Amino acid sequence: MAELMELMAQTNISSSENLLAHKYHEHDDMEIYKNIKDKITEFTDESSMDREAFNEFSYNSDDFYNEALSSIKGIDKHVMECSNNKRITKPMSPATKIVLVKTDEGHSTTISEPSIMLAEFKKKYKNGNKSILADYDGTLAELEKKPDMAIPTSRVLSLLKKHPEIIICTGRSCEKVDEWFPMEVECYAEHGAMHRKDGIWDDIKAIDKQQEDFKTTVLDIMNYYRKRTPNSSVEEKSCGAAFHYRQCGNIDKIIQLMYCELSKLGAIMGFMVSAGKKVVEVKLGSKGKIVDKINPGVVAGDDLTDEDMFEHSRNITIKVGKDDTKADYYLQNTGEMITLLEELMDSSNSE
Ligand SMILES: O=P(O)(O)OC[C@H]1O[C@H](O[C@H]2O[C@H](CO)[C@@H](O)[C@H](O)[C@H]2O)[C@H](O)[C@@H](O)[C@@H]1O
Repeated sequence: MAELMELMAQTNISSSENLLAHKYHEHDDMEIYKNIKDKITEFTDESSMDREAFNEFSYNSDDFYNEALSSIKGIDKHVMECSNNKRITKPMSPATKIVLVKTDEGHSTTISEPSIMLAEFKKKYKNGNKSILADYDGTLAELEKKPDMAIPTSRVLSLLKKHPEIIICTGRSCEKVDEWFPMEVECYAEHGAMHRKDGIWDDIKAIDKQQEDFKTTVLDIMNYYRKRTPNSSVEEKSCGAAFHYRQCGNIDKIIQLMYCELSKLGAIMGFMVSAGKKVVEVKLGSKGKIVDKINPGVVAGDDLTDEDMFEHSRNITIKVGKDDTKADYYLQNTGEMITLLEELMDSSNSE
């Protein structure tokens, strides 16, 4: 790291203008870039991508993906290593379905998969810790084409306002949380890097100069890809950023490239990279750590970052969606999740 900093210091680039970011500007100094690239390769012990070859191809070219990939040795291996870095202790397996509606027989006999009836589930909740840590996108709100479209419904807002035991734990920015959720709702934002209680934010991961530098670099890289990928977008947060590609068709290879590039930088600069639903995110927070800290009675989520919460939970875990998960239970969609929360709140209030 010291060597890399020294190399950066040898240039005329000011400290706020990171060298790696500079590479993405028009007037690149290829020699400097090569030195930096070699350093990154050395740090990550893995062959780096050939950016010059990469640049020769247009995103509109049919050959682009294959050619660009063939110029990058070991990319698949690296992507696998990136995913293997995740701590895996609980296995990913099918979860038990929570049955919200009565079947004809009044119980689960017509359901072929493992299931638990609502009444039984409510008892389980009543006997434990009442706090609920809920993810937002994909859990309390349907996924939408564009991030700004997923505005909370009045049903969700009224649930949250009435029941302070429900705490939001989202990847959204503090700004978006302030815009969408009333001040009385307790929220963890930016994947647990920021916390708002009684309308006041406390910065769990204090933002310092180095983090500002990493954000500039990350935004440069994401914008590099955005400019070349029609319909993609970049979402800036206080201490992170997200590259969205929901409306881009199949660009998995491009995403792999960007993921690898960001991961290498993350290893040096100290940020995390995660892949979610049609999004690549750079973050400082960890939802798992929030679960360790507050030990909620129920954790609810739908995405990969939520698997981190399920992994850390000692209590009830529920996933929206039927894919293999570390959660114990699952519900089919966000509508079912909201209904379950309403039912749980009603029954605990009627005690
Ligand atoms: O932790 P979450 O509350 O689940 O937030 C995760 C990310 O969600 C948002 O992106 C996702 O939802 C969008 C709106 O439905 C959708 O267009 C996008 O494809 C999804 O990835 C949000 O924009 C990110 O900032 C959150 O980190």
